[in-house]
Order: sequence, then structure tokens, then C-alpha cells
Amino acid sequence: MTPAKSEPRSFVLASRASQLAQIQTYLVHDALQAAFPSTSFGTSFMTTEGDKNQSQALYLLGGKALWTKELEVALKEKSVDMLVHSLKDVPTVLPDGCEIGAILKREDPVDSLVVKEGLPYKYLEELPDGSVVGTSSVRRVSQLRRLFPKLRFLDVRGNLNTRLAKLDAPDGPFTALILAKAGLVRLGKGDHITDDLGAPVLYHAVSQGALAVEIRSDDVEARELCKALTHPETWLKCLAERALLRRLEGGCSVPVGVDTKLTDVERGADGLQSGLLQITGCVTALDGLLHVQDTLTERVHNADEAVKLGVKLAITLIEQGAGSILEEINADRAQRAIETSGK
Ligand SMILES: NCc1[nH]cc(CCC(=O)O)c1CC(=O)O
Repeated sequence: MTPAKSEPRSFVLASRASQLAQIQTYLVHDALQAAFPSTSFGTSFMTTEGDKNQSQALYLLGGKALWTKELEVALKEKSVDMLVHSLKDVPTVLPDGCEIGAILKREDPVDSLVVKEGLPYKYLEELPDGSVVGTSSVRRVSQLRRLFPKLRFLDVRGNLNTRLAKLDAPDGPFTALILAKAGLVRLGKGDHITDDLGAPVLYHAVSQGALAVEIRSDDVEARELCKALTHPETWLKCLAERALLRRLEGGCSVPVGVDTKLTDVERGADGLQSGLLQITGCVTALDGLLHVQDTLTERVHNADEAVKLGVKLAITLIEQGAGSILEEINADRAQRAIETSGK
């Protein structure tokens, strides 16, 4: 008896249900479909804990896989096959049985300033003393407080469209917001940007601007498909950045900023052979007073070497006092958790 010919497998891509997440998922979907025209790909969208808890400051919720956990459960249960994430929202340690299959070419990773509709300002320097700048990121607040001590910073939550609506609300408190450029551009809101805030003013988040696909570690077929999507330069840069963050024991909600360059790239017949990897990392105290920063540069030939450079930078930063900044933040977070638990 000949065995029944099995149906060709189809792959379901899943992400959060926010508009940005859906756009990102369709980007990955279309790239896969173009690379593998005879394979069938579908999509599925879900709400995560991070979407539901919109009231608490993000850094108080820190350390948890807020944006990824429910998705990873579905992945492990095999109800979906590939998770599409903003890599910066993906914890540096993945659950057993899950791995990053692809990292796509990075958009510009900088943060951007968006000034409230109708106001005559374009740059942070121009904002009147006491202006309220909205962001939910301790990294942005810490670094900007240091350089702009006369501005005030206020938490703003919700997906990008919600935040932009809060900014432009006539009676709202915000003069401007700081948002990742990549998200705004992907949403088609790049024209709202009044200025880019790159290094050395504002060091961006680890992996900001890069999309990643998470798969089951035992899914050989999905891994093969993912290979076609990975951008080797972005992969090396993001692995170094994630290794730095992992060694600093930070989640997505710590004041760790980076700026990474890969230059002098050597290519061979089977792709990227090596590149000169330069990574700057910084850790800034919440009040902006303490700031530790360093840069390392090395030629790297593979992921392991990129990871080692990230770890080495973390150790250098810890030697210079980054550890005590992060400990203080963890203590502050624990204290606030106690204070809010009674409410
Ligand atoms: N946590 C929110 C989040 N996650 C990824 C992006 C932007 C897109 C990206 O960095 O790839 C954003 C919005 C923001 O920080 O402004």
C-alpha cells in the first residue's frame, strides 16, 4: 500500500493585533510569499498582556514577556508557526523550545520627535521650559533629562495611533512625543516627525527598528524559510546589542541605549564573511545624573563573535558603574510595586 500523499504544509504567521503589528506581519508575509510562491502562508492576530494593561507605567511591568507570552503559547501549541515581532519587544532570553529564525533588514533605528499639531516648534531645543514630553520609555526619559533638564517627561501609553491622538488632543498635557522612527514610518506617519534624535543625543533601544520571526526550535521547515528573510548585517548588529542587554540583566524597560555600526564588510561566495562591528552602549540613571558609556570595535566573522563583543561591552559598562544604576532602578520598581499593590 502506498502511503497517502500528505497535504503540503501551510504556515500561519501571528502577531499582536495592533495596527503596527499587523502591518509588520503582512510585510513578513509578503516577503515569504515572494520567496516561496508555491507555499501557502496565513496570518493570525491576538491581544497580549501588554496591550491589555494600558494604565501602569511600562517600567513597573518590566522584566516580563508582556508582548510575546500569549503568542509563544500559541506557537508551542502549534496553532501558529511563526511569530512576527518588533525585535526590541522580544525578551533577551526566549522560552525553551523557541528561537529567533529570522531578523529582517533594519529600518532607521533612531527615535523621533513629534510635536503637537499647530505648535511652531520642530526641535527639543526650542520647546519652552516646563513643556511636557510624552514617552513610556525610561531609556528616553533618562537620557533626555540629562541633556534637557528643564523639560518634563510624562508617561504615555497605548498603541501608536492612540498616542498620537493623545498628543493632538486640544486639552491634552503633551507638547511633543518621542517615538521610534521605524514604527511611525511603517504606519505611514513619517510625515508627523519634526526631528530625528539619534546618537549622541539619544541612544536608541536595543534592536529598535528590526523585525524578527520567532519559530519553534524543532521546526526545520520554518527555519529554512526564515533563512531567506534574514539580513546578515542586521543580524550581527542585533545579536551584539541583545547580548549586551542580556548581560546587563535588562528587559525592554531599562535605560540602556545603543548605537551600532557594521562597516568594512567583506563578502564571499556564500555571503557576508566579516565586518568591522562598532557598538556603543550606555546606561543612564533615572534622574539623568549618572551616565555610563563606552564603545568597542572589533572585526567579527559570525554570530558568536558579535555576541562576545556585546558581552564584553556589558562587562566594561558594569565595571564603570552601570550595575549600580540598574540595581537602583530595580529597587525603585520593587518599592513602587509594593506601594501600588494596596490600591
Ligand atoms: N514597545 C513599543 C514599540 N515596539 C516597537 C516599536 C517601534 C518599531 C520598532 O522599533 O521596530 C514601538 C513603538 C515605539 O517605541 O515608539
